[in-house]
Amino acid sequence: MGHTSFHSRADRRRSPVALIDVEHLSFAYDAVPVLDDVTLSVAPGEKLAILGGNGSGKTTLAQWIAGWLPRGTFKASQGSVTIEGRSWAELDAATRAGAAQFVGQVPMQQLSGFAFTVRDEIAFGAGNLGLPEPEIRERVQTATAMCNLGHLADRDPFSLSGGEQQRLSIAAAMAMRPRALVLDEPTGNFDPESRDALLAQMAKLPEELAIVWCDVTLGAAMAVAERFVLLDAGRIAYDGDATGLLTHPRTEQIFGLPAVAEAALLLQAQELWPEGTPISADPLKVAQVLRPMLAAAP
Ligand SMILES: Nc1ncnc2c1ncn2[C@@H]1O[C@H](COP(=O)(O)OP(=O)(O)OP(=O)(O)O)[C@@H](O)[C@H]1O
Repeated sequence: MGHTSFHSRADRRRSPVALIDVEHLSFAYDAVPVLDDVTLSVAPGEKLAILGGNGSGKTTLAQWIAGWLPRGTFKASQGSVTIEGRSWAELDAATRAGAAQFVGQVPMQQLSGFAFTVRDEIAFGAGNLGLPEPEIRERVQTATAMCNLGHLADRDPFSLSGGEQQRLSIAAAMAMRPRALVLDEPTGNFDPESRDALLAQMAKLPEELAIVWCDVTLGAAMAVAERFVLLDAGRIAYDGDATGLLTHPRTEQIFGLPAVAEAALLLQAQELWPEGTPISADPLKVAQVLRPMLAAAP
């Protein structure tokens, strides 16, 4: 799969103080319950994946983590979300922007509409923070390089393809230098080459930046994250390492055995899969899935 891995960082010392704390959060859109008693904390610099099927509540949880919903009209029916112990509602807009940035699935919705070029779009949010010009320029340069947008810097943001706009949204969020970057299916409309390019860039992000990567597929998340949360009908079904995720029965049901087997093979190639651990309780099914995959391997 050609992924870059963060797993080598898994033993990095973590601050005992959480950056973002979600405690017993339950939430409903009108009468439809979406999150059910979710407790989860994100440490500074932690690389966390939130995985689950369509409608499991990933986007909603990601927005709560990034402080989006408390700004709207919706209220939690139970529980709280705090950043360094403070409620999002207590923080002013600039502090919130510096704490966490959310990049959604529809990149065009995130363009400011005020920038004529990609370069200006990346500078827009950072400019709103009132930073000195040289600092803005430096941030724009770094984010542009990181998201491989140099050749598009003079283009009209609205003329970019979907995948390019997604990279632009990520660059604009990074230029805000948040402590947490919350990405909702960031490679959803990427071709494999763009996906691997973004994953390679992700590996170069500052260690202290927390990443929350939400996805409906396993592959990219396996390359980025060191901790995996499985969301199932608004509840946390699993929270732990990659091996535990891939051997969890709901993972196989939600993502399918071929995806689980592929992810396990990836970990095995990195010597991160514990020897003798079966990926599924059903060895016959595993043999059926793995035989053609192994035969196709170079
Ligand atoms: N604004 C809204 N009003 C009413 N219901 C909503 C709203 N947004 C989401 N929902 C519902 O909440 C549930 C969870 O949606 P959410 O977008 O959080 O899931 P998801 O796991 O991100 O899904 P996907 O993988 O399809 O993006 C779904 O049943 C969805 O229909």
